[in-house]
Amino acid sequence: MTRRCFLIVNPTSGSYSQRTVDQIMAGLRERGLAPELMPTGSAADPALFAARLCAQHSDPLVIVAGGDGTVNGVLNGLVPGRATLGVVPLGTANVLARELGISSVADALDRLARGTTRPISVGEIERDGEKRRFLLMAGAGMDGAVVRGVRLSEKRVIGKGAYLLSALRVLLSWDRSELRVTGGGRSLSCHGVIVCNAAKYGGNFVLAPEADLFSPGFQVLCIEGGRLAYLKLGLMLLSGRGAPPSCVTSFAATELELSGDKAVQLDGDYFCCTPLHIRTLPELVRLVV
Ligand SMILES: Nc1ncnc2c1ncn2[C@@H]1O[C@H](COP(=O)(O)OP(=O)(O)OP(=O)(O)O)[C@@H](O)[C@H]1O
Repeated sequence: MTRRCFLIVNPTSGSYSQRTVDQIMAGLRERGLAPELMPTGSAADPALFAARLCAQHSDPLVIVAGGDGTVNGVLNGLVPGRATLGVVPLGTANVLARELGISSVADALDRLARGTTRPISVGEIERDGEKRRFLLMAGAGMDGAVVRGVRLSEKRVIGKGAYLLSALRVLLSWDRSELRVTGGGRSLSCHGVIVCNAAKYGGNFVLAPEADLFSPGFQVLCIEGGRLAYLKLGLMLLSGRGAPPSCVTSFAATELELSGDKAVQLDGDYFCCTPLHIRTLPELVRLVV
């Protein structure tokens, strides 16, 4: 029997093309699935579509053809325990796909056809009563500021290079303020923090080898110091060498309080500024792996 599924497509994702979407639809059909195409028309649609699917169907298979930002949107619309999530990488960085080891669109389709799933734990931010989930990471400090400063016009033309340009602007107008991170039995002051729910970051770079999508809790990286600290962290990522520099304090936590006034990015999209509260939500939905 063919299984019905829903393909939420972001036409503004980094590697979107109508031809690829046609191939994905055909590939799903060839593999015995019956896809329904749902192109988004705005940044609010991924969450709205996911919520609607959970309300109308029992355990819908919701497939995202897009990047990590669209997956994040869908994740925020899903009703806990009431859907299965799948991903076909069509974004710019595609960190989730890299985390799962998905090597191509065809590989993603084969996995969807196999249908092996595992429950994933996600993070949830709360600020002023507003809640938002994240799947991969929440960053407050330099990376939040860089993501906030990315100009869409630059991203359309140079893709990932837009992050580099934004990073240069952030480095030139450096914010020296600190934030306090409290959780996991610690309380420390630092310039920035990256709360990792997955090991990879910014592409195929391993930032938090102990973080695991499939178990509750985070690996928390607190960055102490100024621009040099981030340079060292960047070099560690680029060189692929595991040990974090001494300016980074790493620990495990399931709940955190962040103070200060720092830009926050969730799964690569700007969300808000600190202060805020973060907690883990164990086994929120099942993910096709
Ligand atoms: N139709 C749309 N118009 C404008 N923005 C959209 C639309 N659909 C989704 N979005 C938003 O676009 C943002 C970026 O999309 P997405 O993550 O898919 O691509 P990307 O940024 O190229 O990839 P990655 O996040 O992997 O680097 C997300 O925040 C998503 O919610």
